[in-house]
Amino acid sequence: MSEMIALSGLTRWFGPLCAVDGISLSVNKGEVLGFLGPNGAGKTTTMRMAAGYLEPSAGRAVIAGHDVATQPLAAKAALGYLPEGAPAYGDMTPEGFLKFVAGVRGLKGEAANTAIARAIARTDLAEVLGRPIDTLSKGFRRRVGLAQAILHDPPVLILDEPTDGLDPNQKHEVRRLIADMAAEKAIIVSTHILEEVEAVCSRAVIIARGRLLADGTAEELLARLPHHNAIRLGLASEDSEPARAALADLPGGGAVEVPAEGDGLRVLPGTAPPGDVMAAVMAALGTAGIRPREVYVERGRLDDVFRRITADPADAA
Ligand SMILES: Nc1ncnc2c1ncn2[C@@H]1O[C@H](COP(=O)(O)OP(=O)(O)OP(=O)(O)O)[C@@H](O)[C@H]1O
Repeated sequence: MSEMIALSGLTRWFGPLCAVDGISLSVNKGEVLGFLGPNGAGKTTTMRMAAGYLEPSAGRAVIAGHDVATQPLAAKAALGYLPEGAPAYGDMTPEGFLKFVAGVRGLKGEAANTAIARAIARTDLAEVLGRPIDTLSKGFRRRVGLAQAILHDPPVLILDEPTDGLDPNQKHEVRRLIADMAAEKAIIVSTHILEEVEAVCSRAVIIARGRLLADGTAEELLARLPHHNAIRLGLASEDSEPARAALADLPGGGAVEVPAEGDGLRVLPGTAPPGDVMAAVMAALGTAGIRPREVYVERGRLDDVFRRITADPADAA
C-alpha cells in the first residue's frame, strides 16, 4: 500500500471556534509532508486528530489502512507520534521511559532491547540516559520524544515540530534522521522553519485559519511568486535606461521592470525557459556594450509564498 496517511474532511470545533475546517490530504510511503502555517493555524490540532489523540468533530483519518476511530489499536501500532512539547513522565529517565514505551508497544526481551538501543543511537541520547527527563535541556527532551516516536520502527510518523528547541547542529542531525527514514515511511512534519521544508520535505501544505490553502513541492509553491524564474540584473551604472532599452522586446522574455526591493533591473518570466531568456539577455547586453555586475535567475523565497498565501485567503488553491 502506498497511501499510508489519508485525512478526509477533518474538522474540529472548540466551542464556537472552528480550529480545523475540512482538511483532506494524503501521504504516500516515501513522502515527507511539511505542515506549514502561522501560530494557531490548526497544525497541532490536525496532527492530534490524525494520530488518534483528539476526536474530530467531523471527517476521518486513516493510518496504514486502519481507521483511527474504529480501529485505533491497529492504527496506533502503525504510527509513531511526537506531540508538541516535552514528554510526559518527566520524573522518569530516558532509559526508563523508553523501556516503559517498549512495554506499551508490546516489545519484550531482546526485541525491546534492540529497539531501545537503536532509538537511543539514532537520537544520540546516550549521554543523558540516567537523568530525569525534567532536568534535561529542551533539545534533549525533544530527542527523548523523538526516540519514543520511532521506537517500534513504525511505517508512519507524525512529528509536531521535531526540531523545536534544538541547536543548529542538533537540527541538522534530526533532519538527517528524517531524511534517512524517509524512503521507508510516510512522514508528516510540522515546522515554522521554511528552510526545513526544502531540507527534508518532498511536499508541503500551507494551513491557515484551519484550512488547507496550498499543497505542492517547494518548487511548485515557489512557482506561485510573480518573480519566480525572472532574470535579475545588477548594473555597474546607476542609470538603468540603456540596459532597459536593450532588453525591451527580448525574444521569449517578459516585461522589464525596476525591482521595488533593490537596484538594477528585472526581466519578468515570458514564454521561453529562463535559461533561454538569460542567454538572450546576455546577447542583447553584449550588443549594446553593457557589462552587468551580476545576472541570476530569481527563485524567490518560501517565506514570500507563505506570506502571500497566509495573508490573503483568496490566493488559496
Ligand atoms: N483544547 C483546546 N481548546 C480550545 N481551543 C483550542 C484547543 N486546542 C487548540 N485550540 C485553538 O485552536 C486553534 C488552532 O490551534 P493549534 O494548536 O492547532 O494551531 P497550530 O497551527 O499548531 O499553532 P502553533 O504553530 O502556534 O503551534 C488555536 O486558535 C487554538 O487556540
